[in-house]
Amino acid sequence: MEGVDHLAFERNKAQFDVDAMKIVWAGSSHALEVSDRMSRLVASDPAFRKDNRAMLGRKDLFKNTLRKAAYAMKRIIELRLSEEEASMLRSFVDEPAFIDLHWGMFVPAIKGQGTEEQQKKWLPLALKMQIIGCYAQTELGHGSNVQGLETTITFDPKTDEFVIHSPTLTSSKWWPGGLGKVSTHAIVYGRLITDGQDHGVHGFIVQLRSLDDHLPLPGITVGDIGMKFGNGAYNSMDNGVLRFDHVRIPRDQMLMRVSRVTREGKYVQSNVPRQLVYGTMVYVRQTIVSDASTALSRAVCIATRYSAVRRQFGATDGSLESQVIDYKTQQARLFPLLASAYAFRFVGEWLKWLYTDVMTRLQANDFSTLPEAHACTAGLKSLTTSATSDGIEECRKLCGGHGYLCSSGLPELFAVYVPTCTYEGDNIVLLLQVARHLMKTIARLGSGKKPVGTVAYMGRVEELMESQSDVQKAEDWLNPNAVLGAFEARAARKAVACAQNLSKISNPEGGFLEFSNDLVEAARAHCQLIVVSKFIEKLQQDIPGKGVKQQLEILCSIYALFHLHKHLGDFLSTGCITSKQGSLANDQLRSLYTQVRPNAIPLVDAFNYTDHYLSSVLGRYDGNVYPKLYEEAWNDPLNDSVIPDGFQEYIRPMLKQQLRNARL
Ligand SMILES: Cc1cc2nc3c(=O)[nH]c(=O)nc-3n(C[C@H](O)[C@H](O)[C@H](O)COP(=O)(O)OP(=O)(O)OC[C@H]3O[C@@H](n4cnc5c(N)ncnc54)[C@H](O)[C@@H]3O)c2cc1C
Repeated sequence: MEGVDHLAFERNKAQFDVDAMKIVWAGSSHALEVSDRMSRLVASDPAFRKDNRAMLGRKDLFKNTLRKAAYAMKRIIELRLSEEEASMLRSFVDEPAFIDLHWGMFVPAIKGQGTEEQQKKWLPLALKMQIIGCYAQTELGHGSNVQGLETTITFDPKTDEFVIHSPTLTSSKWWPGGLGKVSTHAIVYGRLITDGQDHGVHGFIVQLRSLDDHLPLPGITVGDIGMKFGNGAYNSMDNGVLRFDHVRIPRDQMLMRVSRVTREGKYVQSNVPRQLVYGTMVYVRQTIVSDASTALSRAVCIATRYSAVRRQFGATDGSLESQVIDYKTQQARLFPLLASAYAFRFVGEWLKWLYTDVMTRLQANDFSTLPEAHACTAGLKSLTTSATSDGIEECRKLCGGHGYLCSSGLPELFAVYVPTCTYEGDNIVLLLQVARHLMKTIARLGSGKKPVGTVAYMGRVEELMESQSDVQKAEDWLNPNAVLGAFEARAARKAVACAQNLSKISNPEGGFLEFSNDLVEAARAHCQLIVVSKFIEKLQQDIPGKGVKQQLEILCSIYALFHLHKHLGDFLSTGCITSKQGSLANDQLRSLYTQVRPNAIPLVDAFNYTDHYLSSVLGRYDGNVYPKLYEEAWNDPLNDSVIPDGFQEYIRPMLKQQLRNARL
C-alpha cells in the first residue's frame, strides 16, 4: 500500500521532540536546513539514481561516476551553491569518486603545505576544477612507513628542475584514489635529494596528464590497480599505479611552506614550523571521524527500522508475532550502535572545534597542544572507523538473511566503508602512535609540566591509581562522575602498567615491540575515555527541545556502560571497580535498553536521511519492506528472461545426458 506509513505506530511513541533532535544531530538549525535542502535536491533528481550500482560492470560504473560528478558540478554552478552547500550536495550524491581526493586531500595539501605564492597559482585552478588532483603517497612497497618511500626527487641545479624517478618496482605509487584514470595532477611524495644528500620525504605538485588530450606526459606510466572488494562499492574510484622515468618538474613545484630548495640547490627550512603539516592531518582525520558517525548512523537507521518491521515467533491466539526489536538480544546488539552513532557525532563535532583551536594557536606560534591534538585525532580515527566497520557488519546480521541482499544497502555500505580502517593511517599503527604519546606523557609527569587536553587526567595519576568506585546500586552508574572516574582510572592504570613494564627493559624500542599489544589496549582505553568524556561534556551544554537531553543522557549511559560491560576484564583486572559493581552496570544497561526502545525509530528519524541516501529497501522511511523487496527481485537482470542464457548449452545437456560410464 503506497503512501501508508507502516512505522507510524512507532513514531507515535516518541517521548521527545524529533525536530529538535534533528538540529542537535546536524549541529545547528542552519546545518540542518542546508543538509535537508541538499539531500532532497539530490534525491529528487533522477540523474543521481544509484540503485543500479551493484549491477553495473566496472567500466559502466566508472563512466556513470564521471557523469554524476560532472553533472553535480554543473548543478553547483547553475544553482550558484556556496562551498558548504556544494560539499553537502557532493556527499549526498554518495558515490566514491576522484573528486573525494581532489577536495579532501589535494586542495587541503596545497592549502596546508603550499606557500602563499603557490596557493595563489594552484588553488584557483583546483577550485574551478580546471585541474584535477590526487594524493600520491603510498607505494607498492610502503604505506604505513612513510619514511620508507623510495621515489626519488633529485634537484638538478643546471636546469633549475627536480627529476622524479621510480627506481624500483616497489617504488611505484600504488593506491592513490583518482590517480588511475582521471587526475591531471598529483601531490607526489618522495625522497628529496640535493647535491647527493637525502633530506627525507617531501611533497611536490606534479602534472601527470596533458590538459588537452589527457594522455600521460612523457616519462609517466599510469593506470588503475584493479577491482576492489564488493559489488559497485569502492570500484567507482580509480585507485591508481604510477611510475616515473626521470620526469622533470620546475623547482617551484616543491610544496615549500615548511622547507624549500634555493636556486643554488641549498635545502633551507623556512621559519614556518614543521608542525604546520600536522594541521592538515588533524583536518583530514577530523572529517573521517565525522564521516564515521554518518556511516554508522545509516546502518543503524536501516537495522532499527527493519527490526521494527520484522516479526518472528511469539504469536499467541492469532495475534501478531513479536517485532524482532523487542527481543532483548536484538536490543543489546543494536542500541549500543545507536548510542555509538550519537557518541561519534559529538566527538566529531568536538574535533572540528579542536582543529580550529589548533590552527589559531599555530598562527600565534603556540605549538603546545599540537602533539596532543595529533595523537587524539589519530586515536579517534582508529577507534571510530574500526567500531563503524564492525557496526555496519553487525547491522547486516541484525537484518537476518535480507541484510545480505544488495538491496538492503548494507553490503555496499560495508564494502565502501571498511577501507577507512586502513587509509589515512592503519588503525593499529595509529593506536601505537597514541601509545607513544601516552608513554611520553607519563615519562614527563615528574617534570612539573602539567599534561593538557585529553591527557590532562594523567596529571591526577596518583589519585587515579588509588581511586575506588563508590557505586552501590545500579542507578549510581547514571552519574557521569561515576562513569568518568571508572574510565579514567582504567585508562591511567593500563598506561601506567605499560610504562612500568617498559621501564624494566633496557632497549626502549625492543620493549615497545614486546609490549605492543598491551600498548594498543592502553591506547584504546584512552580513546574510549575521550569519547565518553566528550559525550558527557556535550550534555553539560544547553540542549533545547522537549525530552531531547534526556534521550541523549540515556544514549550516553548506554555507550559508556556497554563498553564497561564489554571490557569488564580491564576494569576488574585493574581494580577500578568490583565484580559487584560490574554486574550493577549490566543491570543498569538492561534498564536503559528498555527506556530507549519506544524512542528507537524517532531517534533514527532524527538523522533525517532520505530514502535515496539510505538506498535500502529494509530501511525505507515508510517501512513498506516486503512488497518492495519482492518488486526489487524482479528487477534483477537474471529475471529478464524466464529461461536463463546458457540453458541450451549447459543445463539441458546435463539434464539429458546418459551417464552409462560414470561411477555416480
Ligand atoms: C581504498 C584505499 C584508498 C587509498 N587511497 C590512498 C590515496 O589516495 N593516497 C595514498 O597515498 N594512499 C592511499 N591508500 C593507501 C593507504 O594509505 C595505505 O594502504 C595505508 O596507509 C596502510 O599502509 P600499508 O598498505 O602499507 O599497510 P601495512 O603497513 O603494510 O599494513 C599491513 C599490516 O601490518 C601491520 N603493521 C604495519 N606496521 C606496523 C607496526 N609498526 N606495528 C605493528 N603492526 C604494523 C598493520 O597493522 C597491518 O595489519 C589507500 C588505501 C586504500 C585501501
